[in-house]
Amino acid sequence: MATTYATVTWDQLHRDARTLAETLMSKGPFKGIVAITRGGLIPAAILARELDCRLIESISVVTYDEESKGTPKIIKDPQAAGDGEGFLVVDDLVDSGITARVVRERLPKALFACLYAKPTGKPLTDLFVMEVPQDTWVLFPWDTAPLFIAPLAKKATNGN
Ligand SMILES: O=P(O)(O)OC[C@H]1O[C@H](OP(=O)(O)OP(=O)(O)O)[C@H](O)[C@@H]1O
Ligand SMILES: Nc1nc2[nH]cnc2c(=O)[nH]1
Ligand SMILES: [Mg+2]
Repeated sequence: MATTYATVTWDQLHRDARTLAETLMSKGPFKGIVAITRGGLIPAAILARELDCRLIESISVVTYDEESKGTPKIIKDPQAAGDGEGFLVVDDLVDSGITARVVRERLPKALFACLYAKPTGKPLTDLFVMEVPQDTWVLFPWDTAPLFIAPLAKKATNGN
């Protein structure tokens, strides 16, 4: 497990997705977008809006499962994307690169883009917005919720 956390807010995620969209403008137009569920769904929706792309497919890869002993498995095939030619594949991040490798094998002609990349996974993506250290766990907005924290003065009064 990672030792530090990087919290990404909705605003930051939206900004980063728009930055990615600007780069992608010169790489398209795309026949469609393949979102890697579930983390790629929201980035894919933002990119689809910016790039005016209405054909959205999805692929679902399960990378950890006790019965299959960790062998990655495609549990939903992106049938409409063929071999990926003319398609953009979108995920939220690449970490070990295992998910990206499986998706690339299935869609060898697609362009692969994600928002964040850790060093090990970086070679598996064609484009990313920001690099994150390998030992950092990215907390996406859908992973978190705002919490109450006591004021400093109150903590001091309590001797905490
Ligand atoms: O490079 P990797 O080591 O494969 O890790 C990256 C993948 O892990 C996360 O998905 P996860 O499988 O946790 O599922 P989710 O998208 O449904 O949350 C993330 O959304 C990427 O798809
Ligand atoms: N939320 C989240 N999921 C991951 N899956 C693989 N690496 C990560 C990460 O850093 N954050
Ligand atoms: Mg995922």
